[in-house]
Amino acid sequence: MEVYGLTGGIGSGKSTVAAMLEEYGIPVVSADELSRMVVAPGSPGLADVVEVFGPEVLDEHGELDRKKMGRIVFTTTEKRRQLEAILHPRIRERYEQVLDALEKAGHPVMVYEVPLLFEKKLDQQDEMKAVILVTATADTRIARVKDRDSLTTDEVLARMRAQIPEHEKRERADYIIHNDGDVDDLRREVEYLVSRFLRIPPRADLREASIDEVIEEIEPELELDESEIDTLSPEEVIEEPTAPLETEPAAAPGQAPRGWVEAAQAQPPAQARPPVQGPPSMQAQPGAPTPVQTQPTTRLRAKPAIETPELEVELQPAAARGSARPKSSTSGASWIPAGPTPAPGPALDPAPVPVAQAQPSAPVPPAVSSAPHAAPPAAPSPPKATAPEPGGQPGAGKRGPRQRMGTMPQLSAPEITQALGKELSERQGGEESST
Ligand SMILES: CC(C)(COP(=O)(O)OP(=O)(O)OC[C@H]1O[C@@H](n2cnc3c(N)ncnc32)[C@H](O)[C@@H]1O)[C@@H](O)C(=O)NCCC(=O)NCCS
Ligand SMILES: Nc1ncnc2c1ncn2[C@@H]1O[C@H](COP(=O)(O)OP(=O)(O)OP(=O)(O)O)[C@@H](O)[C@H]1O
Repeated sequence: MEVYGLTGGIGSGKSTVAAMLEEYGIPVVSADELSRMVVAPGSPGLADVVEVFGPEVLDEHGELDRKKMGRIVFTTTEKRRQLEAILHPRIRERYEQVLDALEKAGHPVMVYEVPLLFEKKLDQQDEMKAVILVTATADTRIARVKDRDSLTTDEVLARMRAQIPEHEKRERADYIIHNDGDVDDLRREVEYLVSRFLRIPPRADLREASIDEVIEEIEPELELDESEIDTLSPEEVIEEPTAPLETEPAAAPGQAPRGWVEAAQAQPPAQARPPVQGPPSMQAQPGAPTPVQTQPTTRLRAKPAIETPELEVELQPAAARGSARPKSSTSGASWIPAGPTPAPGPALDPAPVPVAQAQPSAPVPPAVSSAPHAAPPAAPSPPKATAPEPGGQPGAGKRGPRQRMGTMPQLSAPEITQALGKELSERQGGEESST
């Protein structure tokens, strides 16, 4: 599986870009979201945090008081290191579980959104195909974060100081998205990234595992460590509400019918230096290696979807998770099909129909229009499936509760991890608390 890193300084717009990428059906896992999961109420991670920082970092509901914690760790480096030492291995473990599940579900590409990608040298661990940087001026980022999180300028600056400088990130990135304009500008940048830099194979080509297969595969990795769980007192264990998986109505009129998949197939990006810059110029820097040449768009037809059986696991509604900040209420991302999908090979029309040939000089390949709000090329997750954002900008701003596609319920990566953890707890006799 190809993993692309997505990073950027605080407030640069990583999550906004991530939400846009998801509209193209690209699974995105967010380290920030995983970091919330590992300190969920009742978790061993939270117990360790309390042991080191004291119960005063909990709020009246027994949840981590993130604002308070932020004030502590972003003013004292030593404290930040202590918190990271507790959380980072757990985030890593979760990430690997989700990555595995995505891989087993047949996804060939995923994006890992990590604010500290360069700080933690993830780019040097030979596990990322390329690193995408979202960048904006410090003034823009400060203004956005103050607006979003009601932090003071000093508090935002303290977080910035805990991160490596922008110019250094630019030197290390493979692809740079400039986000000083408006959301439409950003969307054009993302369209360019998707069509010219990332490789998105047709979804119908994938072999997607059923949820049972995924459970079977990752079950051993999710086995709970009872010794860790026993450190929690009953008062610390707070049951989170659960609700059945929500599904989406069938495709709206005018939408691509299910089974039709259209995607721009691009070459994998070269690990090129200097980094490829996206639009507004829509061109690489002079002297920079040309970005990926887009191949003819291929249209594949799949047989009608097999009826999806009911899921046995119950999921928390996305909106009920997380804590204070709206951004935290979403899963962070990846889409994992929960039910069977059309089988590959014979299920697909064996004769792909080339529909267009990208012109090298064309700013945006035909499968992706450069028009603002154009429908993304990949059928699985069209913009209509995304919760509308304030101002009618799908994918812009904070990531709202995830919408579900058609007859094929899809789970986000963290959702599947949580759901599987819960199911395993129940199978083990319900003695353990959930992770
Ligand atoms: C201190 C905490 C509780 C504050 O929570 P809060 O909800 O206010 O912020 P949130 O987690 O959404 O992070 C917002 C942004 O702050 C920045 N940030 C977060 N943690 C760090 C860190 N350790 N170093 C530098 N910047 C950080 C990132 O840009 C991040 O995108 C939280 O950030 C945390 O647990 N940090 C430690 C875990 C971590 O390193 N997370 C980063 C992803 S690996
Ligand atoms: N081009 C843009 N125009 C206007 N607002 C934007 C733009 N890009 C992002 N924003 C807003 O700026 C804020 C920060 O964006 P976002 O949350 O995507 O950044 P981030 O890099 O994920 O932040 P963090 O590092 O804190 O997690 C959000 O409220 C978002 O809606």
